[in-house]
Amino acid sequence: MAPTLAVSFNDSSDITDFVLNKGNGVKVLENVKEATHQFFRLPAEEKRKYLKEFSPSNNVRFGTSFSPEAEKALEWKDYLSLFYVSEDEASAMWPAVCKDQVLEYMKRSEIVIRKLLDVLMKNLNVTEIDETKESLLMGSKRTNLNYYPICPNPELTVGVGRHSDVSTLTFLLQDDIGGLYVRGNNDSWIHVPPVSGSIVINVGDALQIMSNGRYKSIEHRVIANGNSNRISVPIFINPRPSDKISPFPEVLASGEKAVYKEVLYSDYVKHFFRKAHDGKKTIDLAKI
Ligand SMILES: O=C(O)CCC(=O)C(=O)O
Ligand SMILES: [Fe+2]
Repeated sequence: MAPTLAVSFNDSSDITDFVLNKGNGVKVLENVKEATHQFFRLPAEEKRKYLKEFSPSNNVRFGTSFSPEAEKALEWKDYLSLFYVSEDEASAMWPAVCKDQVLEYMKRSEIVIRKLLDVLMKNLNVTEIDETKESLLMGSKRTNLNYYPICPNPELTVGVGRHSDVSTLTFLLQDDIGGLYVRGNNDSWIHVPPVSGSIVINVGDALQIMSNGRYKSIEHRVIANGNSNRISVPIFINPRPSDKISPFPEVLASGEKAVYKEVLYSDYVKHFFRKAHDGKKTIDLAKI
């Protein structure tokens, strides 16, 4: 499948509400971008409270780069990662400067994600998203606030190295700086230009596995920038950590051979974080 997918919606009112400000959608995007700046503007000692060794919750993590222990060179990025457990947990544990804005942004994204997954599943002969499928497709969510500071030597490093996300889908908001690239044909990289009021949706590895490779996760990267700070706010829509993921029976019903075996999702994620970013190699873990 091509990196971009054209889908038509029968009833797209929820989408246009989000995208076209009818339901105040653009404001929600602006608010979460501003909240991201607010968080990264906090004094260093405030942000440090959320470092792995100090954070009051496993679900709130401030850090630098991707997998520092595994990397030869660090990526030029700081992040705050927020794993969603419940509204109450988020209210108690997430930093006050951004929790309301992130919760509202997540709530709005859900409408779009559900519609999109409905269409994507129908195309795989999955006619109903029951409770089990709902868990597999969107049972857990993680929102990252990414901050890419100005880099004095952008040619010597990267913002984020080339990788695909381990999600089902990633709902990604970027600011107006630019620098995100997706993999095109013949080893080319295609710039994803910032479009005000819009979001980018990426297919992740979990969906590639569950669709038996009919939907392919998109390899992407972010370059470092010598002139401007940049922010982005991805929501990773994931299976639950305890879910076992494998190609859906509906996809294999007509005799198609499974390309991927069953993997425990938390094992898959651990495998991803054990190594530095390196293209789409993570998915080899699930290959038969
Ligand atoms: O900053 C971006 O546009 C993309 C970030 C990204 O790929 C990620 O956080 O996985
Ligand atoms: Fe990514």
